[in-house]
Amino acid sequence: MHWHILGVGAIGSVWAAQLHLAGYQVTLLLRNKQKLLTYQQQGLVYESDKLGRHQLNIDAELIDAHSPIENLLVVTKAFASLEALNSVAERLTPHSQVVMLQNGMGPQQQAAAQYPHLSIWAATTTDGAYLKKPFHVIRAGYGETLYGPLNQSATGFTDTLFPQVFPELQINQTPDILHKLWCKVAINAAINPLTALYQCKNGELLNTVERRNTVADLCDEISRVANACDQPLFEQPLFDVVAHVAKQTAGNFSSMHQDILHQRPTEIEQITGFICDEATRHGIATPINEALRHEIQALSERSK
Ligand SMILES: NC(=O)C1=CN([C@@H]2O[C@H](COP(=O)(O)OP(=O)(O)OC[C@H]3O[C@@H](n4cnc5c(N)ncnc54)[C@H](OP(=O)(O)O)[C@@H]3O)[C@@H](O)[C@H]2O)C=CC1
Ligand SMILES: CC(C)(CO)C(=O)C(=O)O
Repeated sequence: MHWHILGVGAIGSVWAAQLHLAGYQVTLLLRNKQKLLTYQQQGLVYESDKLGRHQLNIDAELIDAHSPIENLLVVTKAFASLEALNSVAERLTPHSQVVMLQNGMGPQQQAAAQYPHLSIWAATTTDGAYLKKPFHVIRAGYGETLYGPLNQSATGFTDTLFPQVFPELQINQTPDILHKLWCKVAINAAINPLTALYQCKNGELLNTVERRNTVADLCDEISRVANACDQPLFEQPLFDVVAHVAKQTAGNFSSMHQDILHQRPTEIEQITGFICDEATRHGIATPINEALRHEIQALSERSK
């Protein structure tokens, strides 16, 4: 099985390394000659406390190479994923499998609708990784990745996408990936914008009564939207799940907090923006989400 990786950042590098180590043929898709040159000079360094340090020479090419793509993993930030997919669309064949792996919601569904003749899958992960520098990735967290079909073409695919065994990736197929994406976006909508705004670690999100009340009200809004969309979230209240995740990741700075800090674009539109747009569609008021959407947008603008 040959996988092309589009988005060779933190998570994309982990997947490239793990697929390569599991014996798959892997090709990295890089978007300009400078990046390709940098990669060719150093290769991919993958560090993990479980498997040690690997110096890997995985094939790489520019996105506008001409060979057909059999299996594509799109693992950019959510705001870039549809454009990234479009940039290689001509290389996909009617038999290609495309997996969209990112946080947030929207682009995955747009991809499934835009390419009904292709098998479009979505994936969500609780793994953690960061880049020490370009093409040098540190695996920081060991979670689970769930993937499942998003459109009819993928539903008809009966084999598993990942037949090999991975020592360090826990990958499972789910029949209802949409619901898993909803659950993840709900948690991210409750934690990410507030930690970015308070400039705090996840573990500090609930450490005052005022913050706890805000998170509780925010969770109420998100849950009401999910229910209106026929996606009731968890068996326990969203607030309890969020409190659990915040405790489990207490020492982390959320990805949105880090994006603001490092003056990078955030996924606010695909997380909180998605919740707000669904709320509008169902006539539900979400004043806290709306306020957070605008505050994070303003923070992003200010940090440019
Ligand atoms: N990192 C983590 O621990 C976790 C991340 N996630 C989610 O996974 C997704 C990916 O995150 P992460 O790996 O951290 O992100 P990164 O920013 O580290 O990587 C994204 C990569 O995508 C590349 N890219 C962007 N646009 C294009 C394009 N048009 N064509 C080709 N490549 C492109 C970027 O390349 P360039 O360098 O050229 O800009 C960059 O290397 C996000 O949705 C994130 O929220 C989920 C759980 C944990
Ligand atoms: C679960 C959480 C909040 C962990 O930091 C996350 O997914 C993120 O930071 O984007």
